Parts: sequence; structure tokens; C-alpha cells
Amino acid sequence: MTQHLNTRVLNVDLGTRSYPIRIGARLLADPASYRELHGRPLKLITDHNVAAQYLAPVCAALKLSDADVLSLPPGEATKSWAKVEQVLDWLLEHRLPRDGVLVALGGGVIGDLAGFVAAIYQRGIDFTQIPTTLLAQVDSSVGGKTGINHARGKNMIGAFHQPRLVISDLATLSSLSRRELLSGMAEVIKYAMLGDADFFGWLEHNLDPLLALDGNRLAEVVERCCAMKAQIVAADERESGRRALLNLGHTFAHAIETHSGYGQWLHGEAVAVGLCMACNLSVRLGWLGEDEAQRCIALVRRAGLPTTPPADMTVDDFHEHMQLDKKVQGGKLRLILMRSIGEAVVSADFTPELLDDTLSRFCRIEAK
Ligand SMILES: NC(=O)c1ccc[n+]([C@@H]2O[C@H](COP(=O)([O-])OP(=O)(O)OC[C@H]3O[C@@H](n4cnc5c(N)ncnc54)[C@H](O)[C@@H]3O)[C@@H](O)[C@H]2O)c1
Ligand SMILES: O=C(O)C(=O)C[C@@H](O)[C@H](O)[C@H](O)COP(=O)(O)O
Ligand SMILES: [Zn+2]
Repeated sequence: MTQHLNTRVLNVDLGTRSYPIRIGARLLADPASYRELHGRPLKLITDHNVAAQYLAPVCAALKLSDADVLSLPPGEATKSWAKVEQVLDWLLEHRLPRDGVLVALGGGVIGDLAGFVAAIYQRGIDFTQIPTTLLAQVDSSVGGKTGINHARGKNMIGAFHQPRLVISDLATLSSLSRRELLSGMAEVIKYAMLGDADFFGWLEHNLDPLLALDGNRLAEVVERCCAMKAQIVAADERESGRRALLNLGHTFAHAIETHSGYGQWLHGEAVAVGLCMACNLSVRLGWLGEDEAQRCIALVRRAGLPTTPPADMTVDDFHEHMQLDKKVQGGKLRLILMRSIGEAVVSADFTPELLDDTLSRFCRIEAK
């Protein structure tokens, strides 16, 4: 990875629960990154892949011993009740007190799991995010949505629980697999589509160096996305209004992830398809220009992300999973749709027929 900008600090403004997001290179090994945690009892969870690369410097910086660390298997299956129980048992066995802090070192899976455990352990303790994937740095480490999956639906069990501190070390992105990097890019494209037309144009121009891990551009992406998310979360922490815009593409995406049993499709890959489907429906409604939809789909494709759902998925499969979407209100599905590039809206103003037209257009086999 090439040159980085200096450390930048953003703030998520939530009154007494406000917290900093530190973004920079080589923060992870620097004890000063964690000054808010000094003197607090700490326990850390991570996954085996991340542990192999980054656990030693974090333990040195935080003065943690082996007994303070629990490493779990990598992958979406770790966002489960079984792992919640395992982490709770481990915290109790090691007697983490209520003034202790649970540290999450890893991607969105570890962050979502740790946040949920922290929300319920002894009725709620502090937690800290050290995100190591692009997806986690631009999205999951910020905003306090925590939770696990259920066989019937993605993130169906969880809590809003904000971290106390987020440390995003950009240097960790250099060891990410290409597939995981691209998965994070889907959420980046989402931000631009839902709320920032200039950023969308910037991404069109800078995609190639970004995917080649240009440090300055990656730093800019993480900063811009976190700034946008911090602002939205500060205004609507519990998604009673505009926070739902961050769900652009996600109703379709979660249906794909649930259908495929979690893990076969990465979250960002499913989001990429969901973005294309949201564009398609928005065009059918006459809200989004066909040319703008094509620009969005072209960017998703150029980023090496999928644009169609799994070949075995039917219109009925989508309906079944979408009924359980958390944005259903008064029995009516609400979707995030596009008015233009940079302007998304939460809407139930589509007919079942139009939605079916979009689903049929994307499903390659007939309904069962
Ligand atoms: N809470 C939220 O607001 C929010 C937002 C977006 C996504 N999510 C959730 O986040 C999860 C996906 O997160 P993810 O994409 O980070 O996946 P992940 O946590 O599974 O990490 C991806 C893979 O990369 C490995 N890895 C992590 N960091 C690495 C590094 N620096 N170098 C090499 N390998 C590394 C991991 O071991 C794992 O195998 C999904 O469950 C999704 O629902 C939550
Ligand atoms: O932070 C949010 O709000 C989001 O919607 C961000 C999404 O990228 C993320 O995937 C989130 O976990 C989805 O939340 P859900 O409430 O639809 O499960
Ligand atoms: Zn997401």
C-alpha cells in the first residue's frame, strides 16, 4: 500500500455517548491510540485469520495476556447464538467486571458479535471497535447496530449499542483478500448512491487506484463514509427516519444472504446485487433516469462485484425473505429507492406488480 494521510479523528455526536473514530496508518500497535481504555479491565475477541496477523501488536499495545483473548472461527457462521453463549461464558469465567471493556478486533462479524455481547453482558458494558476490513472501517464499526443472524433472517437478533471508541488502522487493509476488499467497496458505492453525487463521480474516476490499494485514496474513502454515517447516526440513532437510507439495497441483499444460508455470498456481494435491484425498481417508478441507473450498475460491475442474484433464487424466495424485513411497517414493506444519484428515499409507494417486475427481471428461473 502506498502513502497515507495523517491520522484523522471524526466524532459521532451522541451527547454523553459520543465517541471518536481514529483513522490512520499503524494506529493498531500504538498505545496512544487507546488512551481512553487505559486502566480499564479489558477482554478482546477476534477471529483466527485476524489473530494470525494483528493480535500480537494489539496485545502489546493494550498489555493483554493470552487469558484476555478469545479467538473464534472466521466467517458469517460466527454471528450465532452459540458464539454469543461462548463469549458470555468466557467473560463470566474470567470475571470481566461491569466497568470492563470488550474489544473487537476484526471485521464486521466480530464487531457485530462483540457489540451484541457487550450490550447484554451484565446488562451492558462498554466496547471498542478495531475494524480490520474495508467493510468494517467504512460501515459496521460505526453506529452501534450489533447482532447475530437467525436461520429465518439476517441480523434478526440484536441491539443498538454504541462503541466507546473506533480505531481504524488503514494498514490492515493491505492483507485483505481481493474478494473481501471488493465486498467493502459495495458499501462504499452504496454511500455515494444514497447521499453524495460528488463522491459518486469521485469513485468513478478513482476506482482503479482504489482497488490497487492507493493509501491516500483509501484514507479518503474511509473518512468520507464514516463522516456520512456519523452524521446520519447522530441525527437518527435508532432508525426512526433517515438512518434507514443506509439500508439501500439491503432488503434484496438480506434475502440473498438468508436464502444462501450465510457465508456463500459475502455481505457486500449481496449488497451489490441489491443496489442494482433498487435502481431497477426506481427506474420503473419513473424516479431514477435509465442513464443514472446504468452508471450505478456499471460502477458495481467495474468494481468486480456481482449484479444478479444466485441462479437458483426465485421471485417467491425473495418474497418469503422480504416479508421479515425489519423495515416492514403496518404490514407494508418499505424499500430504499433512488430519486437520483446521491438522493435516496424510504418508500412504500410501489405497487406489488412493479416490485414483481423487478424481481422477475433479476431471477433467472421461474417461480416455484
Ligand atoms: N453493524 C453494522 O452496521 C454493519 C454494517 C455492514 C455490515 N455488517 C455486517 O458485517 C459482516 C461482514 O463484515 P466483513 O465484511 O468485515 O466480514 P468478516 O468479519 O467476515 O471478515 C471478512 C474476512 O476477512 C478476514 N479478515 C478480516 N480482517 C482481515 C485483514 N486485515 N487481513 C486479512 N484478512 C482479514 C476475516 O477473518 C474474514 O475471513 C456481516 O455480517 C454484515 O451483516 C454490519
Ligand atoms: O448502519 C445501518 O443502519 C445500516 O443499515 C448499515 C448496513 O450496511 C448494515 O448491513 C446493517 O447491519 C444492516 O442493518 P439491518 O438493520 O438491516 O439488519
Ligand atoms: Zn450492509
